[in-house]
Amino acid sequence: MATMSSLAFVTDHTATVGIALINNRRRPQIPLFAYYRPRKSLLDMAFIRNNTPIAGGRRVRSIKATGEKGYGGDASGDTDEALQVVIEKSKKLLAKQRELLQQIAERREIIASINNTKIKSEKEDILSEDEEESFLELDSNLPDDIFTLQNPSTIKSNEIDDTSKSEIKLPPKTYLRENFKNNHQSTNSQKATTSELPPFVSDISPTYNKIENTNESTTHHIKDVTDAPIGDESQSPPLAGPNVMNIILVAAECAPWSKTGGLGDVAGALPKALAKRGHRVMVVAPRYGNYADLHDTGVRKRYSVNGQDMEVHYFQTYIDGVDFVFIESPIFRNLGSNIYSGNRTDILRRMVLFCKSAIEVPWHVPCGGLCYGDGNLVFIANDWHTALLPVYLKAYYHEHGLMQYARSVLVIHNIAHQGRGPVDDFSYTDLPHNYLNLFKMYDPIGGEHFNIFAAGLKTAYQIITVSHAYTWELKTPEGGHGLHHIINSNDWKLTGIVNGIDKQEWNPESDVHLTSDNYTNYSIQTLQTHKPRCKSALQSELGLPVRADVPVIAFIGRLDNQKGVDLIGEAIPWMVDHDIQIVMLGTGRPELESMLREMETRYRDHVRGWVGFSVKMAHRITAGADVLLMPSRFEPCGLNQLYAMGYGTVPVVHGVGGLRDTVEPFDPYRETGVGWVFDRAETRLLIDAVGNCVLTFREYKESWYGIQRRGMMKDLSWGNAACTYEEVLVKAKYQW
Ligand SMILES: Nc1ncnc2c1ncn2[C@@H]1O[C@H](COP(=O)(O)OP(=O)(O)O[C@H]2O[C@H](CO)[C@@H](O)[C@H](O)[C@H]2O)[C@@H](O)[C@H]1O
Repeated sequence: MATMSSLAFVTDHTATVGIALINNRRRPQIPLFAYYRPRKSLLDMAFIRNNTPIAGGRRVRSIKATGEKGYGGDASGDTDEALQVVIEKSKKLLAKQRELLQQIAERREIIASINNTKIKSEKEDILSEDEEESFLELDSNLPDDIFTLQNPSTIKSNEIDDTSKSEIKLPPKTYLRENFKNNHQSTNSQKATTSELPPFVSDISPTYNKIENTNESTTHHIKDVTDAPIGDESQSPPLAGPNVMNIILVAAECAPWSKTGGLGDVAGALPKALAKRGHRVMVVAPRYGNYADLHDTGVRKRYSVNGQDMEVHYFQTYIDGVDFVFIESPIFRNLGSNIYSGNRTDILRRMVLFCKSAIEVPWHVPCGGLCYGDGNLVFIANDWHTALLPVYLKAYYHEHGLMQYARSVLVIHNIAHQGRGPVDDFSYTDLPHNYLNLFKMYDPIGGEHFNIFAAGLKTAYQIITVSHAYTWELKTPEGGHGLHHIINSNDWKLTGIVNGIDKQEWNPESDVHLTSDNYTNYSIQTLQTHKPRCKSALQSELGLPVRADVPVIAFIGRLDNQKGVDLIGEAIPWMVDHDIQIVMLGTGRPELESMLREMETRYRDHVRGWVGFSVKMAHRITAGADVLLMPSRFEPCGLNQLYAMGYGTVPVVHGVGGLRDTVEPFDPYRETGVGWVFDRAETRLLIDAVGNCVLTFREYKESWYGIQRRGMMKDLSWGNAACTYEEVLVKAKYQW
């Protein structure tokens, strides 16, 4: 009976199985954990007790052979196997426990190291010992499951609105703990300086660290937060482990709300991958239109831009574990897809207002009922549009004792656009005059000028670029577009991370744009039957002859010198002669738009040039085409080749930047590779590559399917990239 009951216990509580087994044989009365010895595995213990050789499954039989009464003396072979399974499980659990203990120890070390930083001397800026204790107490007193308490703002705030003590669901413990700590630090940080607050900082209003009116949507959002992976201790620990932080990605565009190119895609997708790792993540973007399902946080702030007082409103929503905060102002309104329209100073004023109002979001805008605070915070700024953010963080805040723990990282998606202007433009930034030198640049063509990207690169704690090859290219005079000196001298803080793709949005199995008009979803299993259906649907939608034998080559992208569209224009007559269909979708420079129209008119049976921006058509072309052509002169990363590979569409690319990193050339001898790569952005080389590609498509079907399948099997998701982003953010966090 003793054996039976122990086995039943073991089945239900596998973590203690080893101890149960031993107890059963020797000391059934002793508490289970009395025999637990850290660092000795369960099987080691069995070995010690029985002095039998350890040899996997045979060990169990050896123990039985000793004739000891116990768990397996009279058991069948099945029982042995079941025991093995249970033993394996218990080993895993013990390992997990060890890992958790280590994480706890690391967290304690982090707390200790924070307390020992230079801020320690400014005691009021950090948690006092008593407060630290109460913070830990709070943690240990929190119930394990999702639970109800008073509004979280009551935990530590003197600014509580008594009317807000409604019963609401609280986020999990870690979530509260981080916020408690962050907000607390920030409050003190402000306390220290509020009396002499610099005029450029918006008023530290009561919205900070306080739930606004706890209206319905806020309460609802808190409920959502409890579902998020962030610090959900009832599930497995966060992938980021002790590195969990508050991350705010700030970008001028964010898909699906606003997008003119790859930046929008990255701003919409990377944050979700970071949130999956356990971070608390927010995206801040301008509100260009009337986006559905946003809730007005009620927070309003005023910022001065070049002497003009401007009010902004903050809107918010929470999707896939990410807080999206949109900043509304009349100067952003109704820009729609034309978000970079207007003259140089119009855009500059917009970006100044955007950066100023984005930087204070963690103070003022409650998400899930709580502001992020500036304690454990890293901003990710993107391209020149938000390159002012690192500068403002330093000049307006750090240098005035504010946001001491907040860090900034700047991502270069495309260095060709830098926010250049005459030196007088500096006055728009409202920065102290001693900051002018950060912005001043000289080049042989433009002479002395003002350059926002330059200042951001110098000021950010870390810099990220979107591929490894681009990291190298940026250091050359051609690739750096005049900023190569700055890149070279800041090499120590530069990291290349290849973008991923949003598999929710770009997945042929679930793509919502492939569910009508004879398109169909497909997977690697149905590639050969269903992708051809997408091809014929595309040909028929565009009015091209529906022919399976003719290769369809596509181009999607901004019509810009960068993308090498002119090279395609030069190659089109050759492609038409070789019975190839060409489909191009893009918008941009007027002369290139005209080229698209002209080619279509001239080659009605072979060419379609769609001038415009259509997400639906981009998806359909990616699914229906056989080949995607990207003859970019430079390409920091490139997303379309990644989407193409995921859809079994074969990329033919110029080997630069991210195209070089991501498209391994096809090797017909070893049957490896995922596409064709040519060495220089020249029409002749483009034609060679397309020629070889089309020959394989027509004559070597098995090789062709191999190329498609290898592309589809590549891990293109954001998971790995998010992990590397995290490493860079951690570096920034511990940088002074
Ligand atoms: N007319 C149209 N209609 C519909 N969709 C269209 C379109 N034109 C472009 N797109 C879409 O916009 C995105 C463009 O992605 P790219 O990576 O080519 O971007 P871009 O050069 O703008 O970005 C910069 O940033 C990204 C992100 O880091 C880098 O990958 C890239 O190398 C760098 O130049 C794709 O999603 C594409 O489908």
